[in-house]
Amino acid sequence: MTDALLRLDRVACIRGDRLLFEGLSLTLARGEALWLRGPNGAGKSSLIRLAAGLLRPAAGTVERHERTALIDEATALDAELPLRRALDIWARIDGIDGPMVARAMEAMALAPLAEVPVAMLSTGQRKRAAMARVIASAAPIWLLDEPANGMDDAARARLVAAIAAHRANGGAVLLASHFALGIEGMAELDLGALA
Ligand SMILES: Nc1ncnc2c1ncn2[C@@H]1O[C@H](COP(=O)(O)OP(=O)(O)OP(=O)(O)O)[C@@H](O)[C@H]1O
Repeated sequence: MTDALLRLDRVACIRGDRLLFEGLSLTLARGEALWLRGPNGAGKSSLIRLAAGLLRPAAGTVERHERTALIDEATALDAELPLRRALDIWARIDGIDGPMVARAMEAMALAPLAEVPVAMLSTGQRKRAAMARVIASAAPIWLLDEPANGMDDAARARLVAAIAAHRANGGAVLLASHFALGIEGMAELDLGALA
């Protein structure tokens, strides 16, 4: 019996014809967070995509024991729709009720932007919206690729609080970031050191 939500075992990743890393193993259990760090091109985004099942490992295995929610450079919200409706659509797809969406919007201070079309949101507001979608999804495994990019200090603080609450509820977080973000009790994996 294992409480691992996500497990990568001796994974290798090749992009184009370049081997980014090999023999990489990691486990994320309930309540845990792992910070993926490393220079540009080290493979942080690639590892997040492997964990999400969007990339296939060249060797090794990836096991997900729960649902995942992903934030990456694409917002994945319908640009034409007002923010609240765009989030509601994803909530329906995820089988989530309306109050969860309202709470997620509250967590990222998005209520005043509910009627603004996604396309008109600023960079930081769009990141907050993407984060609200992750929160509303109620997925136990959060895969966050540079979630704080473009966020101001207040939004970053909300992001950090959301991650803490998620972990306290038994969720796990895999975070690719150039910054530590001040998250307590987070393990680190330096992909630059594997190159
Ligand atoms: N679709 C692709 N096809 C081929 N090579 C790719 C592809 N996507 C990324 N790469 C290459 O894989 C390597 C790792 O990219 P990745 O985006 O995972 O790095 P990263 O650590 O997230 O970088 P950054 O800090 O710049 O976000 C880079 O050399 C990149 O050019």
